[in-house]
Amino acid sequence: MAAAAPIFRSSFLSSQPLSPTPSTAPRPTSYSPLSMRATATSPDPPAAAAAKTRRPSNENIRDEARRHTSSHNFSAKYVPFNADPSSTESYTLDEIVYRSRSGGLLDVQHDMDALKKFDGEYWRSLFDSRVGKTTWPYGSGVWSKKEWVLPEIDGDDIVSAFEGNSNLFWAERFGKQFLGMKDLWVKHCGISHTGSFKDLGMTVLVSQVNRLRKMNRPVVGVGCASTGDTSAALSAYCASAGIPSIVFLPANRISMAQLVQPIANGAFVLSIDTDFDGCMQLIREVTAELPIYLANSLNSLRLEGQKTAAIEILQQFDWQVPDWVIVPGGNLGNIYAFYKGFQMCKELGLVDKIPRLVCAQAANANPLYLHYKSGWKDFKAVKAGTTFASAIQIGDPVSIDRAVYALKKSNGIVEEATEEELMDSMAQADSTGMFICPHTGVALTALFKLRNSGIIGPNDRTVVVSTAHGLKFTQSKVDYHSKEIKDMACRFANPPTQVKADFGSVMDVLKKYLLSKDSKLH
Ligand SMILES: Cc1ncc(COP(=O)(O)O)c(C=O)c1O
Ligand SMILES: N[C@@H](CCOP(=O)(O)O)C(=O)O
Repeated sequence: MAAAAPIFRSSFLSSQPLSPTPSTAPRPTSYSPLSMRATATSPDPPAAAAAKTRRPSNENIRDEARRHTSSHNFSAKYVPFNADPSSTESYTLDEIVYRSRSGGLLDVQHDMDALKKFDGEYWRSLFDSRVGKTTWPYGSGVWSKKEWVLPEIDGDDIVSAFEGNSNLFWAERFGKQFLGMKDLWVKHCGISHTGSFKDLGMTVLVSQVNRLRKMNRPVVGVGCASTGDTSAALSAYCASAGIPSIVFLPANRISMAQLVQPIANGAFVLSIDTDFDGCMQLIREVTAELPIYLANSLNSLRLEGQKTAAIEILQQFDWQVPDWVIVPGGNLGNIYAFYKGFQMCKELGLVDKIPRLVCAQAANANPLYLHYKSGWKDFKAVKAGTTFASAIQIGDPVSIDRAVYALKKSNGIVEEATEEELMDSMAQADSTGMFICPHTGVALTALFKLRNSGIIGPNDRTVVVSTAHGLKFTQSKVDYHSKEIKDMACRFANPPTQVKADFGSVMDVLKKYLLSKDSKLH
């Protein structure tokens, strides 16, 4: 049992790093989740007065946070991913290491015993108390879970745009009209600082780089290979901290909106005549030779930030667990990040189960799907073909082992979407008021398929993760609505009507339109 009352003395204190009372301490008799919330929002009179006092005008929010830091015993380190329990191999997070001694992936392992000294109610209440504030750094959806992300980093080193806390949208009309579902939700991770979920991981990675540079570690710049979103996030966070960023982009394979982001943010942009997998191979070779820190999700730090989207979903449902979460997959870090976030919440007692995960791939770039269909037999990379879901045009995903692990542990499923299916799904979603990216169209296609086969039931609470903002992919929507895509019917296209500039012509087309919409006018 945790003693939570001291944390809620004032609204400011409720957001502070913990010097927590261990769970063996007696709990006040009046303790209950509701009374805790009441305490947090309606502090006693002196505390309420303190909460209203504005920080001195010569102080910024970092200075203010510095005055309030306190110590705790939480820590994290790198270990080989899915290592044998007898393994003793580990690295501090201040080491520059991306692979285990055997060449395998790494994972950030938290001191779960230290975190378990506090019960689920304690963590739920702490995280809830931080939402919607501007307290540094907890105003970020990522850093509001700092103890579970990078517990040891100093608030001064954090580079944040107050990312996260994205909308969990009730897709009422889409669910009802197209799927017969009433509990369908879209987690809009793309409505974010640089327009994709990558911000969640990049704030963590760039903050750690900031710390390493202050420690005089050999990091001259930060680099990534990208299909457009990682590079946008990397360049924005680096620009914010004044750190050089270098991005390797596959020439002519990313959208104009994505390309202009690192250019505008001052990154060193290399447009390379290869695909993403080729760029990934090159950046791995280059970061092994030069003092450039690797920012792709091969670097397990990124996933610590991305996992907070899963925690946020639970939080937004008031800690009730959805039945399904559907995530589009490319390099396959994110599906594992979701699993890890859900699993930590279960292990630390915030919830009692995890949702079933679905990973959705474009049929033109589907190595995970093929692996799943083969019964997880030998994995084979593929040559990824062109897809409108260009950010997941990846044939040799670096996190394949992480994804397989996450799917096996969550009784997960892998689905795929053809180009026509993903574009139709995107158009249908947009027709109900969303404006999603093609990757989210891939995830929605998976949902259509699993609903049609009855695997997902009409009353199942289902979350589709939307990974990027639709505004980054307007050309695909223009092509679709102009019906300019070869061999695609574009069934839900809504092209503009050309009309002469005279009253009669405008009236004619409007009457025809209104009649088609309302049978009472016939
Ligand atoms: C918009 C978008 N959606 C989905 C993904 C897939 O994420 P992951 O590579 O973690 O599987 C990516 C990047 O790969 C992306 O940029
Ligand atoms: N979609 C990604 C591909 C690289 O993924 P990462 O998570 O390993 O950085 C991108 O936008 O570049």
